[in-house]
Amino acid sequence: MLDASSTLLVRACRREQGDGLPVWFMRQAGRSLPEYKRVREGIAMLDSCARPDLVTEITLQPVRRYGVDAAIFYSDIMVPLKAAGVDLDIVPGRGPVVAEPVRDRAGLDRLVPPEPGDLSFVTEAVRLLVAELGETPLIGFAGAPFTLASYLVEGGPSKDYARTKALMVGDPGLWHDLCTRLAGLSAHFLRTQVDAGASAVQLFDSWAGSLSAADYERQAQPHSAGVLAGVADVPRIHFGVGTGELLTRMGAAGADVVGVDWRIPLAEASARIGPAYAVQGNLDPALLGAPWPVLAERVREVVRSGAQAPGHVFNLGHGVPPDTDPGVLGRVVDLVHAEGPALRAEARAA
Ligand SMILES: Cc1c2[nH]c(c1CCC(=O)O)Cc1[nH]c(c(CCC(=O)O)c1C)Cc1[nH]c(c(CCC(=O)O)c1C)Cc1[nH]c(c(C)c1CCC(=O)O)C2
Repeated sequence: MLDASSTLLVRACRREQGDGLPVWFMRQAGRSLPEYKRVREGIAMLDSCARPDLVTEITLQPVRRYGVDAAIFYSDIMVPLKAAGVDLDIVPGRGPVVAEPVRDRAGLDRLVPPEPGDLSFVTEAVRLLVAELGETPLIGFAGAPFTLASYLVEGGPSKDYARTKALMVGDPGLWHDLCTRLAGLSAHFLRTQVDAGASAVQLFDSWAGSLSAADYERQAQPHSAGVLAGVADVPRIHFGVGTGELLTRMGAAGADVVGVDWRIPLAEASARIGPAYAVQGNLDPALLGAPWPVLAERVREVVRSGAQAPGHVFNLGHGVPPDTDPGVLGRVVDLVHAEGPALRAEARAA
């Protein structure tokens, strides 16, 4: 059985890593890998998530290929909503699409509360995975209530979240009840993964950066805090895109590690949130197509900046783009492993 506390990932999350630097990538499993496309051929995304054999294989693919320091469970933030009875599909190239958007009390009542056993396929997949992973820790994850609500209310991906925000400010009672229900589903999803052997968790509030700090604090943070409180026994990473003005509040929601996108240097992010938190990030994914010497220098910059924080998990600032050359990600991992410790030591001494 893996002693998670001794892994580089968990030590970095706990701000006890020294000069070692763990690296993994959000969306490391998926369409950038030919072996993923082969396994997924003819199988719908959400169907693949319900098959423990496929989940295990797909989660392991990037670990085998890149030698990353963590696996992330292959699933989706929408999986617990499907288990709660929401009619939804994940449309390739588009994202989650909900057949009947939730915009009133009747819509909320269609969401069935979680029940023991309704995520048994998750338990089975995590158990299989942890056995196969050996020394590599597994990160479990869930979507935060605001981000989940945005898909339910809009009915799909959105640019401005106008309907979501209108409901949030126009019917705070319904918003509160909806987010409470979603928090329960996400907490159950996370708890299921941790109970089956996940060593850490990441809460994705991908679209929280669309909110003002005041609205985030009133209408989103308390619900995310409820989710994170349910898994306080493992390190908790809390991530969103465009959250520069929210980083302190995302930490205070109950995170150990605050995920940072590419818009703010990690040293600056760490200065904002203070010494009680590690940071994760934050290479701009769009730079993965740049010539290698230029990209390598950007990787080194991220490592040096992260060394100013009390803990650093190397990652991208958001997910791996589907057209990424896997060979490039492999070179990034090798560079972080080969040069990371010396770069960190140098940066910390300066
Ligand atoms: C917002 C969000 C979703 N899902 C997720 C988020 C939060 C992360 C983020 O901010 O990007 C989380 C997620 N989705 C997936 C994972 C698996 C683990 C990993 O990161 O490797 C994780 C952690 C698999 C997936 N989730 C999805 C895929 C692609 C499915 C396919 O192969 O067609 C994968 C591998 C589909 C999905 N699911 C969702 C979107 C926006 C999409 C992309 C749609 C598209 O562009 O085709 C909702």
